[in-house]
Amino acid sequence: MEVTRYQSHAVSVIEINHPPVNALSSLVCQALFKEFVEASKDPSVEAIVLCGANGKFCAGADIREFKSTSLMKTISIEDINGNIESCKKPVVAAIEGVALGGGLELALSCHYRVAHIKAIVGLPEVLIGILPAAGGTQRLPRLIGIPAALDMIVRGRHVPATEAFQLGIVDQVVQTNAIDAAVHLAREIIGKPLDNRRLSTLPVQYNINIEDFFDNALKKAKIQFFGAQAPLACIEAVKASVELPFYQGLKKEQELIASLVTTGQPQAQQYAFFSERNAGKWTLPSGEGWDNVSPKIIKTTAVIGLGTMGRGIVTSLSKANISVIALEQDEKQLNQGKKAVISLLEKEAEKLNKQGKSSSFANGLGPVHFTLDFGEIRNVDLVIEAVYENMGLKKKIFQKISKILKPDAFLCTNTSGLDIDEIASVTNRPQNVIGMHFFSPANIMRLLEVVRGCYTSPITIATTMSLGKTLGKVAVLVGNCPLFVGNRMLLPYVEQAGYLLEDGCNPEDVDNALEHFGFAMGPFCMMDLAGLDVGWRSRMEKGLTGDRVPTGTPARQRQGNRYCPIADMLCELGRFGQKAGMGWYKYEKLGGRKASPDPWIRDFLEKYRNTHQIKSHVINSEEIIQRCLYVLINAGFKILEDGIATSPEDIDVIYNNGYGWPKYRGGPMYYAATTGLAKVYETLDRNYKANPDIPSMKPTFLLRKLVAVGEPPLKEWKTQLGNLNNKL
Ligand SMILES: C/C=C(\C)C(=O)SCCNC(=O)CCNC(=O)[C@H](O)C(C)(C)COP(=O)(O)OP(=O)(O)OC[C@H]1O[C@@H](n2cnc3c(N)ncnc32)[C@H](O)[C@@H]1OP(=O)(O)O
Repeated sequence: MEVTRYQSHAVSVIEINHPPVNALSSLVCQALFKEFVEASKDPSVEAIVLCGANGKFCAGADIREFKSTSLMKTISIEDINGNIESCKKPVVAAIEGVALGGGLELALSCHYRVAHIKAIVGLPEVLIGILPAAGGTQRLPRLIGIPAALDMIVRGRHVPATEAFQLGIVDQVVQTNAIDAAVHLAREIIGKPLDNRRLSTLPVQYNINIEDFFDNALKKAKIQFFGAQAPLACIEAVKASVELPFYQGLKKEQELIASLVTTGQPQAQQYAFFSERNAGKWTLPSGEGWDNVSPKIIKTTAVIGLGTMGRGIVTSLSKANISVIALEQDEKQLNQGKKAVISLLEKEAEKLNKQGKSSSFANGLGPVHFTLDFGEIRNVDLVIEAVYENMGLKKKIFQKISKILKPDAFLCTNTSGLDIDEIASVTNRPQNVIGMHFFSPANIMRLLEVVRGCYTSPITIATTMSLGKTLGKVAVLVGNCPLFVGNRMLLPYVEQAGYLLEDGCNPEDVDNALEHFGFAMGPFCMMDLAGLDVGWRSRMEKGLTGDRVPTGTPARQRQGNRYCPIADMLCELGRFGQKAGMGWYKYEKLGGRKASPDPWIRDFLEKYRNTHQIKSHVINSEEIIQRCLYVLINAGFKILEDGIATSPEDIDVIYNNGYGWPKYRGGPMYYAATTGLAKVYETLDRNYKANPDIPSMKPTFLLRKLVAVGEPPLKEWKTQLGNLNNKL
């Protein structure tokens, strides 16, 4: 039964029961409508309470039912809402757990709202590419005013119960059972007038210049959510709440949502939503997986190395209230690390404070302990090594700690691309060794690549995947290969960016094109931020630059393939990026963040092209995007072929959450599917034939096969590989 109804004296309690989150599917909507009508007609019923089963009110419309062209379900939610609001008997919403999207819209149509202290409310539709189109954009501004409503709707913010009370969204917050409290309130208000409780009948109150206010909001949103259409539609819809009578406002909601659907963005964002949820459902070829391997509970941890990554990881563990011992090799680095962690935790506490939440680390370090003594980590459940990328150093540490730690402790490395098996091989428990590749800043970035080596046991995978979730990360299981998934795909992308400079672009041309596409940052800005020396060191280790390059090697060639040495040349001049005040751009000061195009670079590139007799040509944005993205996508197909990622969806989750890919484009593999695989294949093939010295342009076997079999949907791509390979 999707909806059940029982009576407590004169109060009828209607409960939505549709696990896991009581989403409003068409069946739920039908049942809810029917039960509500019956209760409102039943003469023995004098008030009604609406609630959700299993401690959750309702997470909104059932997204699984959204079809690309139709959003009929949302209309029926507003039908229910209209019925509830106009009911002559008082209706109280009892909000436990979540009241999100259509769930909050349902609650807004009730005459009163009672929330449990741990409940959250919100209208997060914008995050899945749409707008609250079940009356939310019209009722919320009438309840809490325009600025607060717009902020919630445009950002899709989850609002905790205490803040919801301050804003006036809920009438009561209770520490005990919200349903009991709602029934109690319902009894008290029987027979009292309800006119001013029907939000659709209230005027939107404001004392601001509405035109200016919405113009500014639009301007800001166009910058902040560059390229995304839903935030703009949300603003238009809220504006309609001021300009139009309620029912016309509802019509506007429907028009706006219908026009959003034609952009393709909602489909991409909803694909991203479900891909994220599926990433947690890892399964090994053996059949062992998320649903049959129990993780070990991790209570105590240690982090080795307090550089940028280590500090972020310590902060992340501490935020999740997991005890952590932070270890460094000398007093100076320990103190610097400690200072940095304190500052990060203070910022986190401040953020939580603003959300009305308290933290265990508000007045200090919470569960963190700093030490130089390896002996102190003896009893921890799990260690994360976060020293710099050097195989020798990592092996030394793993050898040492595997002797110290208790036998069942897990050993994780935060390497961004080194061989997990080689690291595991020096320990006395390779089955407990795994990669936990965090992204910088580790306390903020949501992505975690969990890297399985050939020895890693299912229980180690289950434990680290579960720890990732506890830390609030989107954990994706990947296989072990140089650079894993995200960075491996990034390599040909960055390489292409270098070739584009040789062929006639300036850094800002490439960055602008890719930022216009929707990336948070173009490749040259990204390199300046990360530090050009990081890649330089790695290329030196690989013998691509520096003393180990054999004499007589042409400047623009390595092992017969094209090579762009410009980044190395900048490093030799100390142009390491932001920290040096100059890199691909110039900055206002050392460590400055404001990048401006540097005439020196233009001049340098011109001389470089002359020296190497390169004929430059005008390169437009489309060519930049295709050249950079198609090699990245091609690498994604190779990763699927090699069995390093389980699915194209996992690759997209990685790019959406760790590499600034615009979510409204779904991810690189989704983008390839929507662009048309034949187009991607043909462009790569043509470019590769013209540049046989760029192997990353050679279309992969899987891409070619998918085109040959008529471009099946993304979900079926892996089946084309059969059992070719699987490193997971
Ligand atoms: C017009 C449009 C209207 C009127 C709408 O209402 S659109 C929907 C608006 N609501 C949302 O966007 C909420 C989306 N859900 C979430 O933010 C979260 O899932 C949650 C906060 C509700 C719960 O988070 P968490 O506890 O971390 O759990 P999961 O995210 O893993 O979700 C558990 C499973 O529930 C499925 N789910 C969640 N919300 C919906 C939904 N609205 N419709 C359908 N299914 C939903 C989610 O996919 C997970 O499913 P499984 O992976 O377990 O199969």
